Amino acid sequence: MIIAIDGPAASGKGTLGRRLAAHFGLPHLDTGLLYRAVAQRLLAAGETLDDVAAATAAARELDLERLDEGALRGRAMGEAASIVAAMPSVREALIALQRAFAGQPGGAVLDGRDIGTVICPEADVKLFVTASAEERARRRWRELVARGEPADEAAILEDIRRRDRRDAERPTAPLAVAPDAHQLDTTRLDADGAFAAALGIVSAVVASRTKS
Ligand SMILES: Nc1ncnc2c1ncn2[C@@H]1O[C@H](COP(=O)(O)OP(=O)(O)O)[C@@H](O)[C@H]1O
Ligand SMILES: Nc1ccn([C@@H]2O[C@H](COP(=O)(O)OP(=O)(O)O)[C@@H](O)[C@H]2O)c(=O)n1
Repeated sequence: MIIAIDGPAASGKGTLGRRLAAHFGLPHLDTGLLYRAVAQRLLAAGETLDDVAAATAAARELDLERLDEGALRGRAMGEAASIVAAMPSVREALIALQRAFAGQPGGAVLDGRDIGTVICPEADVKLFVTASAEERARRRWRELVARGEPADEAAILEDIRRRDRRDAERPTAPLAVAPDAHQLDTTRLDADGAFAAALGIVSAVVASRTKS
């Protein structure tokens, strides 16, 4: 079974992806880490974020086994990731790796922005997870404070709005709801409530397939 989870920044995609993967015994890929890693490689090499050739080369060299999630999670890397993620050649370079992950025997859970629309249009279940921008900023603020990263909630809200706009307005693989996605608004749900709702959706799809 392939579960595709998409949604805007800090909506809870990764948290849901991890929990659904654990529940169903599937591998999980947070695809945002790939774009974050491309940006990090560029910056580490002293390149600028608008260098398409360098970004594409960095994307082609990515190795899933060597992603250092701790180093990629910070606020600056989210912003930088959305800049390189708007480059069609960077996205193209990352498609095969994501599809190979999804194609593992038994399936997988992937979360990102274009999983249900571009990477796995044939996914068994598609979730589009949302929450109000204010609630998402609060969640990201709590996360950054817990990481020991200085954070200002108003600035994070600005970041999130700017990044959502960039992700939704880019011409290639924009953040968009797949026509067959189940939308889940988690604004008023805690992480357990969101997981219960997501599990309900996935279980209903699994049950309907078993019957037919
Ligand atoms: N339903 C929820 N209620 C409150 N906090 C949540 C919820 N879902 C996730 N979080 C927290 O919000 C932050 C962002 O969640 P994450 O899963 O990383 O989102 P995304 O992958 O969409 O960026 C994390 O610190 C996570 O623990
Ligand atoms: N499948 C994906 C995943 C992420 N991204 C880009 O990578 C950036 C960082 O993604 P992320 O999922 O780590 O960000 P958060 O939602 O965790 O803040 C996003 O703002 C997108 O620009 C993408 O374009 N396509």
